[in-house]
Amino acid sequence: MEQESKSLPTKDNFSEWYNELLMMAQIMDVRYPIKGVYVWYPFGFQIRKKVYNMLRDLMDVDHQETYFPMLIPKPELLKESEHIKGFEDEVYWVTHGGLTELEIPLALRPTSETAIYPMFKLWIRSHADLPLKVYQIVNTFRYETKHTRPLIRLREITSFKEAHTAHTTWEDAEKQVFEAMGVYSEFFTKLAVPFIVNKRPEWDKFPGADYTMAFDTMMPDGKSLQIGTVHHLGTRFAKTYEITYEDASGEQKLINQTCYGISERCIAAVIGIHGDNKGLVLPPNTTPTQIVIIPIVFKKEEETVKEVCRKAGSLLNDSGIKTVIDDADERPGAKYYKWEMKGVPFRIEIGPRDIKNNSVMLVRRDGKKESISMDGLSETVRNKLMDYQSELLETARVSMLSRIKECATIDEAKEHVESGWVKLYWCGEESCGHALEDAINCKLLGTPHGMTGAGTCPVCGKPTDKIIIMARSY
Ligand SMILES: Nc1ncnc2c1ncn2[C@@H]1O[C@H](COS(=O)(=O)NC(=O)[C@@H](N)CS)[C@@H](O)[C@H]1O
Ligand SMILES: [Zn+2]
Repeated sequence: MEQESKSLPTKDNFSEWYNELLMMAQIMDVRYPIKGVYVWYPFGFQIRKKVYNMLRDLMDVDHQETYFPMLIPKPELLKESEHIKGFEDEVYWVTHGGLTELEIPLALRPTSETAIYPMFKLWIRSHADLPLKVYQIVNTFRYETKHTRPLIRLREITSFKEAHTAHTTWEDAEKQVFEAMGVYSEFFTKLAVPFIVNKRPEWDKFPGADYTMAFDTMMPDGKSLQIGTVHHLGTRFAKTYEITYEDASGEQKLINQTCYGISERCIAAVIGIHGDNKGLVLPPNTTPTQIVIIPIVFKKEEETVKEVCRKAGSLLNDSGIKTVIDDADERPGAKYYKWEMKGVPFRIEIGPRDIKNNSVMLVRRDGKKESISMDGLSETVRNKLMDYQSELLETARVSMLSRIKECATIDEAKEHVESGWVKLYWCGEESCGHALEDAINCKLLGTPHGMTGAGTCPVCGKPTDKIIIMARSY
């Protein structure tokens, strides 16, 4: 798949840079003829596979993977009034089977509560069946009316990991909420993506939930991206779908539930946060190619150099370091450009001088260059990869935190929200919350988990310990 050789815009024009990079690095092809629906290039799909294998490994510790139908009968979807209020203008409908009009229109799942919970009713009988923890990684459909964007806001969400759990008590479900937050923290840390967990305000929680904990990260343009959410559903869906279990004393009790979701936005975060003006910068955990070996050949010693490159390549691959050798008949500079665009963490240059010194030249994606010995090559390279992985996370975390500013007045907040996140105090009154959103023209992301302070609400002046984060958001 040849790309016309366009040049990548600089990253300070984030939106242009992001869109162009997805095409030039062959992540997602945006030319599919339906708005908000995109095609994974094979290279992008390899990254998705690495990322979602990490997510599966984390979920498989104590969840069972499963699969529920994409089609949901209209009466089931409409059952939960709160839930449907949140989704009715986003649902795609199937109305025909061939030429036959369907008696009951079928929804394409926007998320799967209304497909799964009628089955939970059949599966759950007694407390011995609880806790039940299932998840699926599927496509879901939402007729998004806001600006669609590949990996960020799709109408077909191609990589929707949704977990759904059932518990005996509200407290047990709350314990699951915190466990899910732990799994998400571990996952985003493996992606070198920093985040703040914000408890969403009442008016912005998941439709039908008791409360929503959201994982927000900061994109380079200062906007927040919600990269994951954990919802405590209480007994609302259990009441609607009459899902009860027989407790130890033989009484019928409503189950308590949670659900939590992650989509391909996690990949948008990796690309957006770490990329630079040369292209992708992929953390070692997320890339199909961790090392590319480039032979520096001069006519007379071509064979020797290629032999040493092959040896180094198999050494690294045998020790689990994903390595390719680029021995195409092309000048090294063109190769550097190509692999930097693909975000490969390190390249190894091997030429006659390196062979004489029994060393190789290790060049990190950010340009850091050092000659390392061939002896113990795998060990050295593995450590360099791990150092790089943690440096990428640390740099991104420091950058994000440095752009969150505590503001004392609305004017100060209005000024700062153009380039970062605003930290303010809030009395907790919905009217004050909306007044702040209107005055600063951004979203109230919520109260950061575990953070309190002492201040006054800028709208009503009431003293409060409730801190909030506000930001322009995707
Ligand atoms: N249109 C979209 N495109 C890409 N990702 C999306 C889109 N809509 C939501 N997401 C992502 O999917 C996550 C889960 O979606 S959600 O509505 O918050 N929660 C649920 O659907 C619950 N059933 C948990 S699985 C969100 O946190 C967000 O990161
Ligand atoms: Zn107030």
